[in-house]
Amino acid sequence: MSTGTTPVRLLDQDAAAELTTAAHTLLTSHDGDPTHPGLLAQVPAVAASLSEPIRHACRPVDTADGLFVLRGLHVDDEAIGPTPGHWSTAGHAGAVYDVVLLLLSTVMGTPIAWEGQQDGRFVHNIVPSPGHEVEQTGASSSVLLSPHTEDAFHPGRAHLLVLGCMRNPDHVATTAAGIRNTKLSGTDVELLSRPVLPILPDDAYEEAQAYQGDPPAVPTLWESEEGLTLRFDPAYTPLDRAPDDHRAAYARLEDELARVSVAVSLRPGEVLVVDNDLVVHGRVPFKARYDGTDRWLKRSSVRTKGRRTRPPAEESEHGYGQAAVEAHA
Ligand SMILES: O=C(O)CCC(=O)C(=O)O
Ligand SMILES: [Fe+2]
Repeated sequence: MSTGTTPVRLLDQDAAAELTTAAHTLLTSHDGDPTHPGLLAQVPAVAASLSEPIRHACRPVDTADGLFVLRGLHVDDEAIGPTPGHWSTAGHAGAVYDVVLLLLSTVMGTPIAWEGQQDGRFVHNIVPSPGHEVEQTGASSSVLLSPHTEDAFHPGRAHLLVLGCMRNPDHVATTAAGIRNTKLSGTDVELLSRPVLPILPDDAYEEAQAYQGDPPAVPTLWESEEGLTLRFDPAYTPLDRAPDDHRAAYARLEDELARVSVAVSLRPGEVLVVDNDLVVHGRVPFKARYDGTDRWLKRSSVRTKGRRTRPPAEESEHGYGQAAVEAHA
């Protein structure tokens, strides 16, 4: 894994102040509640009024890496209070950054939420939680969170994943590997483009895991009009059901993704944006502190219009009974 250069887009002081002021104003008129329906209803208009430098910084990813970091927001470490011990106790903690993320996400596209995840919130809190250390979810810590497409099990998954850093005192890295940086043989691409294996719902979706329908087999790679894309989550893919040649190709893909993987150690105020069709992300293992000073990210998922990066066959998938809710439907 390299810690090479990640494309950085700077928000200057004026842009940062504009965003936080807009977020404060929205919160003040909605009981300080970042999930207030009235606040959500006003987000599109406020996002549409943001200045050109902010809109420019939110333009689509424009390098083969498939990601960028927005830098320039300031996080007041005192004001955000202690890191919550679990997403369900986060309440309004760090609410201003929920709204900043909502605004940025709305400039980029449409934020989505899942009824079955984190109470249907549009901005999730990613914090290490006692008892979840070894899971393959954002709440884990002591294990490597293996590279994955976000919500890979679902045809309605996000096009963009947005991770905003509240604190990260031990410089724990998010990992990111872009499919267009890999080198794979034509035979491997062809093999992995066949729908052979399903991707099952991850441990963040209890309800979906109980779904009774047959899991659909889906392709891992897809040569879209815009270039090669992937849908990949080995931790929830029953690889032992695949023929040997398929398993071997999948292993070579895993090796290539590991080879091109970069480590992005987010600093407070930085926002990592990854294209979920081009890049798989994960996180290195770390030791949780559980003393209120733990690593804390805010996360939003975004759909963008007019993408042709998904196989048309996805449209008939059942999605394990889960539906994404669009913020501004
Ligand atoms: O903790 C991280 O850096 C990434 C966690 C993750 O996979 C996610 O939030 O989707
Ligand atoms: Fe993830």
